[in-house]
Amino acid sequence: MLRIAVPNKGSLSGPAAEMLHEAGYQQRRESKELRIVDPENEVEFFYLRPRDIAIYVSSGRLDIGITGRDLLIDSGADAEEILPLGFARSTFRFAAKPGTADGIEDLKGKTVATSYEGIVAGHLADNGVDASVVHLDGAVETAIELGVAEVIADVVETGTSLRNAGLEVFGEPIMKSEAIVVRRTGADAEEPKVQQFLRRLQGVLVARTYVMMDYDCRVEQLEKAVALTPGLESPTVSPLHNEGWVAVRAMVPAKEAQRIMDDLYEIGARAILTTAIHACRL
Ligand SMILES: Nc1ncnc2c1ncn2[C@@H]1O[C@H](COP(=O)(O)OP(=O)(O)OP(=O)(O)O)[C@@H](O)[C@H]1O
Ligand SMILES: O=P(O)(O)OC[C@H]1O[C@H](OP(=O)(O)OP(=O)(O)O)[C@H](O)[C@@H]1O
Ligand SMILES: [Mg+2]
Repeated sequence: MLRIAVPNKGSLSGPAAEMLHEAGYQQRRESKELRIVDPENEVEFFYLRPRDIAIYVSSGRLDIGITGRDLLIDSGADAEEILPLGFARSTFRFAAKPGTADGIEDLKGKTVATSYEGIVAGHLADNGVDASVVHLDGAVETAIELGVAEVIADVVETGTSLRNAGLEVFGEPIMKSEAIVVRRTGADAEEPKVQQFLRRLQGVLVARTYVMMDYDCRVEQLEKAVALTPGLESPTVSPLHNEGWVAVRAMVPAKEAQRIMDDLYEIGARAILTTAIHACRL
């Protein structure tokens, strides 16, 4: 039975459970449940703090886990990213009152408050900057107002929390994060159960980002049309009963579907339809 760690709380937990549900796995009914078994899929899910997930996985007690890239790096655990999941995207940045600092070199001798001490200490060391790091559990934006630090390093998504605290980001982004699947570093990449789990999640990602497009076009226009809709491998082209016409079917990125439909119409394609993909194995 595959043993999988899933975030029990916070920004990652809702979208992770939703993705697993879309991939056909049973999920807990109640937020207090700590583990559930999905016998049909031969999987056991453990609901753990997102911060702890890479540590459990690196110990080898759990096969894989869903966590944030920033949390994996911060933990320093012996685990590696095997699949990015496209949700809980954020940037990790330095911020301070305007005029405090322009770049990392200005942090020398200053105090930085953060919940991600591992990332910050590593980044300062990589850049040869000698600054103190204070660990706080959360709400780090307030640390400056209350005099605990001159600078913070935190997750920024919309920037609302920083604006509300009168702070501004400075310097280069420290890292970009999103939800990821992790496994123990060097674990067997070909393990069939792990591969099947990853294929299911990849199927959800594809179903979320692509739509199926069907249209009819004249044979003379086929090459132009196919250039607009190359599909993932190659489009399906079938003859129509009306001579000189073909039907084409290809997957296209959902975000570009409307523009592609306009372009296809321009070159004479008709009966252009898009339909949602509910699940997929590439
Ligand atoms: N707006 C956001 N705030 C916090 N974390 C975010 C946000 N958007 C994405 N994330 C990501 O979620 C993960 C943090 O999850 P975690 O559950 O530890 O903190 P949280 O969502 O802030 O919850 P809490 O602070 O309530 O425990 C990180 O990978 C982080 O990059
Ligand atoms: O750029 P924004 O969209 O404002 O999002 C970023 C904020 O969200 C998180 O805080 P959270 O609400 O999780 O509280 P916490 O600081 O106590 O973790 C994070 O620590 C930032 O403060
Ligand atoms: Mg938080």
